[in-house]
Amino acid sequence: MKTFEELWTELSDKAAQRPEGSGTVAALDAGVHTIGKKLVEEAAESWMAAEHEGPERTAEELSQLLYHAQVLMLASGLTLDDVYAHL
Ligand SMILES: N=c1c2ncn([C@@H]3O[C@H](COP(=O)(O)OP(=O)(O)OP(=O)(O)O)[C@@H](O)[C@H]3O)c2ncn1[C@@H]1O[C@H](COP(=O)(O)O)[C@@H](O)[C@H]1O
Repeated sequence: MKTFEELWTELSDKAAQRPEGSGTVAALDAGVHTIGKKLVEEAAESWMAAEHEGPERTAEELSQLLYHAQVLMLASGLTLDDVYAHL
C-alpha cells in the first residue's frame, strides 16, 4: 500500500530516471492526449463501478484514476503544490 504523496515521489523518479519497462515512462512518451483519454476512461470506470460493482471495485478504479491524474500532472509540468493550491 502507498499514499498519494508516495506514489507521486515514485512517479517523479520514474519520469526523471526513465527506467526500462516503466508504464509511466511509456505513458509520458505517448503524450497528454493519450494520458487524458486514459484519465477519462478511468473516471467512467469509477462511475460505473460505484453504480454497479460495489465498493471494492470502485476503490480499485479510483486508484487507477488517481494514478492517471498524477501522470497527467507530470506530463503538464505540474507539482503537487500547484494542484493543492486550488483545493
Ligand atoms: N498505480 C499504478 C497504476 N494504476 C493504473 N495503472 C495503469 O493503468 C492501466 C489501467 O488498466 P485498465 O485495467 O483500465 O486497463 P487494461 O486493459 O488493464 O490496460 P490498458 O489496455 O487500458 O492499457 C494499467 O494497466 C496500468 O498500465 C497503473 N500503473 C502503475 N501504477 C503504479 O505506478 C508505479 C510505477 O509504475 P511503472 O511506471 O509501470 O513502473 C508502480 O508503483 C505501480 O504500481
